[in-house]
Amino acid sequence: MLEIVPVEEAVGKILSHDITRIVPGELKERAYKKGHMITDEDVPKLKQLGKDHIYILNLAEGLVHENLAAERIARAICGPFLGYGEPNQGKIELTSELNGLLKINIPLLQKLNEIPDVTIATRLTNQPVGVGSTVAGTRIIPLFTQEENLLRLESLCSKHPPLISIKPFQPWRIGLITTGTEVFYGRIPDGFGPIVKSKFEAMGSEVYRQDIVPDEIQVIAAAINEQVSEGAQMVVLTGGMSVDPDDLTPAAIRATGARVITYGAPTYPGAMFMMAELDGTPIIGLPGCTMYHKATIFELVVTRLLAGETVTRSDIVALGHGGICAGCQVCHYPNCGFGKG
Ligand SMILES: Nc1nc2c(c(=O)[nH]1)N[C@H]1C(S)=C(S)[C@@H](COP(=O)(O)OP(=O)(O)OC[C@H]3O[C@@H](n4cnc5c(N)ncnc54)[C@H](O)[C@@H]3O)O[C@H]1N2
Ligand code: MOO
Repeated sequence: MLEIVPVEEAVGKILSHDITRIVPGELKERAYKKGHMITDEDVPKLKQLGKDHIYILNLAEGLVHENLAAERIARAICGPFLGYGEPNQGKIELTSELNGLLKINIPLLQKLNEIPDVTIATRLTNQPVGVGSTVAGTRIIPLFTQEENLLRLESLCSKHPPLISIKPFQPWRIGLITTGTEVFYGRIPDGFGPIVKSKFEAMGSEVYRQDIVPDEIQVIAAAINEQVSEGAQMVVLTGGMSVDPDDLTPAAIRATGARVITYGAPTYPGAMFMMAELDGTPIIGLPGCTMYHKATIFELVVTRLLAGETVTRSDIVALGHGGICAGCQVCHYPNCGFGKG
C-alpha cells in the first residue's frame, strides 16, 4: 500500500509517482519521474516544490499504479494506425500514424468514461488528421486504481469496434465538370477548378480530367455519363446548384438516371449540395461556397468518401447540429465544431 514519509526520511527510497514543477507563465515539466531513487540532494529540491512528505509505494494486491493503468487503457482503446508513447505524469497521448479520417466510437467512449477512475478524452470524430496529430489522451484520476476497473475496460473494448481508429485516405481518380455558360465562353476565367483540384490533392486524390460545359441539361448529363463510363471513381460538378433559371446542374444529374441521395444539406455554407450515385459512382454537386470558404459541406462529406465510408442521407441530415460555421476571423477548421455535432 501507500506510505506517507517525510522527505528527510525518504532518502534511498523509490518515488512512487511523477512530481510536477510549474512556473506560472513559463513552464510545466516533470521534475521527478516515478521510480527515481531519492538522494540527499533531492531533499531541498523536493521541499522547494512544496513536498514535505512523499508517497512511498507498498502495493497491495489488486491495485494498479497510474502509469501502468494508462498503458493498459491506451493498449485497449488503440485501433488501426494509432500509436502511443510513455506515460507522462500519469497520462498517455495517442497519435495518428498516417493522414486519414479520425473515427471515435462515441457510445463506447461514454461507457468507458463511466468506469470509476477512468478518463479518456478525444478529438471530434470524422475529422481529417495528419501524421503525428494528437487525437486522444487517457489517465486514471487517483494514483492507484482497482484492477477490476481495468479488467472491465479491457473486456468492453474487446467486445466492440475500436474506440479510436484512423481510416486512411485512398487515392481516388476524380472527374470534374465545370458548368457555367460564363466560364464556357471565356467571359470569366475558371476560378473553381483549381480550388477543387488542390482540395483533392491535399487528401491524396487526383482530378484526372476536367470538362467545361455550358448551362445545358443534356450537355452536362452527357459529360457525367462519359466520365462514369470511362472509369471516374467520383464525378464532381461545380456551378448552377441553386435556384436561378440557369441553375440546371441538379436537373442534369437527375437526367442521367442517377439515384439522388440528397439535394440540400443542413450546413451553412454548403446548403445547395447534391449527392447522388450512378452505377455505384458518387456524383457530387458542389455549391458555390466551396470556391471561397475553407470549410464547407465538401470537407464534411467528401473527406468521408475518400476514406472509404458510405455516407447516407441520415448522415447528412445529422450535420445540422454544428452545421453553421462560426465565421471566425482566422479559420481553424478542422479544429472546431463545424459539422461535428
Ligand atoms: N434566391 C436565392 N439565391 C441564392 C440561393 C438561394 O437558395 N436562393 N442560394 C445561394 C447559395 S447557398 C449559393 S452557394 C449561391 C450559388 O450557388 P451555385 O452553385 O448555383 O453557383 P452559380 O450560381 O453557378 O455561381 C455563383 C457565382 O460564382 C461564379 N462561378 C461559378 N462557377 C465558377 C467558376 N468555375 N469559376 C469562377 N466563377 C464561377 C458565377 O459566375 C457566379 O458569380 O447562390 C446563392 N444564391
Ligand atoms: O450552398 Mo451555399 O452557401 O450554402 O454556399
